[in-house]
Amino acid sequence: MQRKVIIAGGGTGGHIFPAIAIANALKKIEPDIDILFVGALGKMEMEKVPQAGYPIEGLEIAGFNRSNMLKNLLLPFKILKSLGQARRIMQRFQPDVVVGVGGYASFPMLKQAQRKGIPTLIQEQNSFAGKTNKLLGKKAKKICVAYDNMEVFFPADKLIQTGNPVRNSITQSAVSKEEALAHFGLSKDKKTVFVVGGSLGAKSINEALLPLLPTFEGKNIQLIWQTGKPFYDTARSAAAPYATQVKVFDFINLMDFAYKAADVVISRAGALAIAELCVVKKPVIFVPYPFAAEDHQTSNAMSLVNKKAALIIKDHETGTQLGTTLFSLVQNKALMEQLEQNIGTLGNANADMVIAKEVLKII
Ligand SMILES: CC(=O)N[C@H]1[C@@H](OP(=O)(O)OP(=O)(O)OC[C@H]2O[C@@H](n3ccc(=O)[nH]c3=O)[C@H](O)[C@@H]2O)O[C@H](CO)[C@@H](O)[C@@H]1O
Repeated sequence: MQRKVIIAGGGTGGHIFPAIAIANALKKIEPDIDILFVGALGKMEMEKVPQAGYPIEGLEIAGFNRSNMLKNLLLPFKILKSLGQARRIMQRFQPDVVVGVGGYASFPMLKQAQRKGIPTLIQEQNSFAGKTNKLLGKKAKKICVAYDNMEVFFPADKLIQTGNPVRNSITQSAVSKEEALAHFGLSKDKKTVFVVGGSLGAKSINEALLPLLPTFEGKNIQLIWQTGKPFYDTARSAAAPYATQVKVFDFINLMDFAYKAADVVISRAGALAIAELCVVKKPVIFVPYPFAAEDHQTSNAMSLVNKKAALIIKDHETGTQLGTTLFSLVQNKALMEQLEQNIGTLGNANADMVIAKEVLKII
């Protein structure tokens, strides 16, 4: 009989892309499996999931707004409404299992599944679990995690350390460095730096790059610069005089090409960025986003820095330190090799399959 799976969650790439990786792995094991995604209306998953070839339904749900308290007045009503929507989706689709990847839509879907006694599995990407996942974890059948010591947040007997699932396009990329450079219109005779500020872009990194742009040519450096949407126009205008060696994007769809082209990466320290960098084995300078819950990006990054597998710059020091750290790294071949070697020992390219098998086991 055809089995049915709902994958719920999203909000940012760090939840959406692991969800897609799990879906692809489920399809690989069971090609006729029926998978439905459930996301939040207006969020990135409503675009990225259909692009990956899966149907998605959107709930009217939003997160707690820390910067505008007025917006939270409607939150209880939105949660109630989304619980109703989730119930109707469950009735219509009749899933055998519901997988939660975190982010807005996870809560109503998993809550309704647990009320109905349908098995649920949580995939927690971070070293710190948020309130909702902790709550849902009590009734989940399995919780797949990527970091040690997660029994602080979840019942120990439900935990499985699987690592974070990385997309096949990255783990099995067949593109060569030459092809990747050609794709971006870049030279093979320069050092290529790939700057990525998580799925939404990083303001502090973007601002720190502006004064450095005129210096890159003299240092034989070229740049693939992912800015996020809000900074895109500013970056495009600032980079216009250096268009040969600075390529600007609001979002990069072919991440495997960008990783392959790079000699060095400057990145936020989101859990999926880290999982991917360990698989592609690149020297990286992390600039953790300091306002993520419990500052988890700094703990994520420090777990690599402590193993001499990455460098780190604090967000508020980016303006003064990004240039000096980057320029000294690209000139230090021994350090580049050491970082590359050490980060390469931390990669886990088959977490997607391990998680998919756990999903099928609990049906
Ligand atoms: C500000 C914040 O709270 N961020 C959280 C969010 O980050 P965010 O969504 O930025 O997550 P990650 O860095 O973990 O992952 C980004 C994902 O988007 C992809 N990507 C990124 C840029 C791009 O141009 N193209 C592209 O495809 C990456 O390949 C990766 O798969 O979720 C992560 C996983 O729960 C958390 O660890 C982060 O702390």
